[in-house]
Amino acid sequence: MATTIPAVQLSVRTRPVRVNHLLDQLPAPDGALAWVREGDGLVGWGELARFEISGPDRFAEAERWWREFVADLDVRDDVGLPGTGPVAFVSMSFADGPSPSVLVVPRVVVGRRGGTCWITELGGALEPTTPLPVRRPVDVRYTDGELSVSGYRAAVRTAVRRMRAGELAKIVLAHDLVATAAEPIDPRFLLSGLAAKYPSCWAYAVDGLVGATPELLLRKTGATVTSRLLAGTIWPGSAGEADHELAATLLGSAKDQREHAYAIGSLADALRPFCSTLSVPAQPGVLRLPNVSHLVSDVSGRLADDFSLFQLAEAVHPTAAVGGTPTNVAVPLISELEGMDRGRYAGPVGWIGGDGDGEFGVALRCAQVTGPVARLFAGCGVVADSDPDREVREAEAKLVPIRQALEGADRA
Ligand SMILES: C=C(O[C@@H]1C=C(C(=O)O)C=C[C@H]1O)C(=O)O
Repeated sequence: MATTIPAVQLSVRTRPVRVNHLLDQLPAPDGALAWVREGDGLVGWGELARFEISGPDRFAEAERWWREFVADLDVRDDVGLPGTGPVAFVSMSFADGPSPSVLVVPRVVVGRRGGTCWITELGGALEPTTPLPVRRPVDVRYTDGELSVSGYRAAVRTAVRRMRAGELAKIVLAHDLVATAAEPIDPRFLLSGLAAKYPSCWAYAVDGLVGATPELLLRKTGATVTSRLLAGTIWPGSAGEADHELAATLLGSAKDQREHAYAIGSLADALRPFCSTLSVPAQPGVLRLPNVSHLVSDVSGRLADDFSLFQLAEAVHPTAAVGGTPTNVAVPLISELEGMDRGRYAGPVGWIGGDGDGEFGVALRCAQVTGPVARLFAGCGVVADSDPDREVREAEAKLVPIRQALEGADRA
């Protein structure tokens, strides 16, 4: 466990400001923090405090650290909206293993919600600095990650065999791909590209994990909890359909409906004990993105008590959208068959406020950026009748957004 908390009582001041584009506020590539969708959300920079934790108790430990941190702040909030006041950006590891989860409390947060914009300064105002220009990655080259495409195909094949033998019903397997540029990669370039092309996704950056996810694990606003779950995927050209036929083909696919049913079942079962009411759609809809379309269910509930976002996240993570069914069989099998560390890919990512409300997405369609190297991830739900070649192509389709963001495709 690593933690830094300043000893004196910290001031936190939120006041209204005028800003145009949130992502344009980030002054430097290093330490860029973001959670932005359709122009709304939060960006942050200047690290004030950080907490790193790993292992099975990471959610409870993170919760305890954050509660202690906010207990002793001197807060003046002149705006009073979700995301004003103190905020930590959060990125949790997928697995219970040694990979760290991280909470970062920035010195400055700029937010927007509807027509209202604000700035929160923590620990006093930062000295203004000249913003560094956003740099496009130069000369990006790809190499295999820890699990190559052929290794991935073999892992899917093994999983299918084990499902046919009755060991489990669904597993989500992923692989990685390494992109290396000639110079350090600027996360702001990836964020602006992703946000422009995928406005309905949550574009995020926390401690070098950068992506745009279409999937919301949990949003807690007071006693209301909501979630957007995705499972079941089709992509243009996948089965020779015309574009307008994709949605109907996906809705009519028994395999995708089964994948979705496992995932929604796992989410609803995990949330129900915390809720006085829980509304789950009887049938999924279709979420259309430029690269893929997904079966989607928007779930909402009313919390029965004052449960925290970390407590809820611990209960629902990993849903069978990124883990499998049953979870206790699928999760160990993921690490056995992938043979790689997912790090924070497919873990909860987002923000939490001083009152414990906040939003966690599922960290998908992302890259872990370290200097000039980015490790990209994509995965697919596998069931007993999955075709390994098709899952390889599906993962390829899911890598398109982050690859294009790195390459600056479609950009001047
Ligand atoms: C695992 C990923 O995506 C998940 C798997 C999906 C599927 O198998 O159909 C769909 C959306 C996500 O829940 C990924 O993008 O890496």
